[in-house]
Amino acid sequence: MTAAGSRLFRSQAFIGGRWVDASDGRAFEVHDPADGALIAMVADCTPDDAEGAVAAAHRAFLSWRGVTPLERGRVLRRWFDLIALHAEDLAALLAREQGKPLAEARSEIAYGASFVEWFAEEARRIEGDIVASPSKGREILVLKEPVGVVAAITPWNFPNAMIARKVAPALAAGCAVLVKPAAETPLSALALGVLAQEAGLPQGVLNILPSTRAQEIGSAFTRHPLVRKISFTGSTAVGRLIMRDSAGTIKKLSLELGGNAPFIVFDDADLDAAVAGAIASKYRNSGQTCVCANRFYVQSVVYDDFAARLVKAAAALKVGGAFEPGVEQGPLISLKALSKVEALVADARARGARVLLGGARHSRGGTFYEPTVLGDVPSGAQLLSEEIFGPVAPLVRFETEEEAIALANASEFGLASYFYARDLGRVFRVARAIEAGMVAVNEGFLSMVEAPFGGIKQSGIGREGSRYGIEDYLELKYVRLGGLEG
Ligand SMILES: NC(=O)c1ccc[n+]([C@@H]2O[C@H](COP(=O)([O-])OP(=O)(O)OC[C@H]3O[C@@H](n4cnc5c(N)ncnc54)[C@H](O)[C@@H]3O)[C@@H](O)[C@H]2O)c1
Ligand SMILES: O=C[C@H](O)CS(=O)(=O)O
Repeated sequence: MTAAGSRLFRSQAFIGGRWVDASDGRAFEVHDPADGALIAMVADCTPDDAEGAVAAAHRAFLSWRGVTPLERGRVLRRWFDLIALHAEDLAALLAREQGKPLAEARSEIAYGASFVEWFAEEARRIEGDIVASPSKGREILVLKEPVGVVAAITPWNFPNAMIARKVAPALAAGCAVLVKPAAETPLSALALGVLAQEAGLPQGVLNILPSTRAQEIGSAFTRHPLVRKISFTGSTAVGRLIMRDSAGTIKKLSLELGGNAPFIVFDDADLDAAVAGAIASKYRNSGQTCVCANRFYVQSVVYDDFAARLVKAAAALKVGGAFEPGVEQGPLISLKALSKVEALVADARARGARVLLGGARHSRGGTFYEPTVLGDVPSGAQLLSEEIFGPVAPLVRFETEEEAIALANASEFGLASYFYARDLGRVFRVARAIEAGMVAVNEGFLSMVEAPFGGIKQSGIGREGSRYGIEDYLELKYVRLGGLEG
């Protein structure tokens, strides 16, 4: 099925409950990364469109915040049911525009839907407090109220889930939302808009503005006084710009940024489990996730065994297009992304790293890259301090637990981290010592709606999902009640 063949396919922006062209009539191309085929022309929204969308969202917010949490939850539940009903269609659109294997696209749709389901339930559990007053005849109330108009800016690597992870709690809290998806992958966002409209979301509560003019649209959001919060997911470099530009109007910020996850294999690890976890955390989405293992630290005594097993498992990964049966690794998103991976591998090799597997463009051509394992990567190699965002596993030996922790923490990032060990004392020591927002122990996958997702240091601010995730879309209001004396 072509993208345009889907009932959920839209090429226009979704603003104020209407499907519209960009105000200057321009449109941009969307391509299938597997073969570069043109799959859509999509409205290229302008700053004027953003201004109009903010006005529509603010009008909608003033009534949406008055809808009871019970009813807001029911609208979200209907949205979830429609997403579930159209999961295959959504997965096909996603795989077509982002390139990930269809099986991974299906998993992403389920993951994104889980946030809509979860916050449909959480809407009814937004509770304030009545605090014990220090004086008679007076009460202290703490109310939780929606932040207001939220601008969500999202990346291309999870074009469904990163939107659902923001929009669901925002709507549950009573906010209205503007979404600017990545220009590489707008179709998934627009398809969610189709289903939100069918679920009965009032006009203007959700607005979706595809655009190649990211900086201009971002500025329109960060500078607008009616936009009270920016929820950004993307690179740390752009997150810094968003943070800087939001200062003028003191916006609330949620920043889900870059990662550089350590993956530590101790001498008491279950090596089969460690290899399975390494494959899961390194090669998912061809290494293009923020929580991918980015550097592998392996205790010397098990290094050769682990390296050999990882090479064997990575060599077995089937590389191909999203819709080919059994494919486990797709293309990178662009030639620019491919060139970055090539440069990082070349730098490591120039410094003395050994290629144990892959290390070159895949014979498929295009933006496909071979599943790669590099051995004995020397300190100072760029890919140990930068996010690789490709299917490359750099291995480094270590001797002691203290050394492994120091290596893991020697990064300005602190998003995800992984380690394999079976000694209980070690598990608690290392889990507490690692500087990260998320620590997976004897697991290669940690993303689920029940848990608070997010990072520390330069990996971001705030958490998404879990019972904590809705707090970022709420403000506290303290009400002091006097004159209540009998
Ligand atoms: N922490 C997380 O939850 C998480 C999740 C997914 C991706 N990421 C990170 O995102 C990055 C990959 O995604 P990407 O390449 O789309 O990131 P990116 O920062 O280039 O783009 C992210 C979004 O910001 C927009 N953007 C780009 N420049 C902008 C500007 N000057 N002003 C306003 N908006 C701008 C883009 O159009 C896109 O919609 C990686 O660093 C990855 O780690 C983090
Ligand atoms: O790329 C970042 C995503 O948050 C990864 S996950 O879908 O949450 O695992």
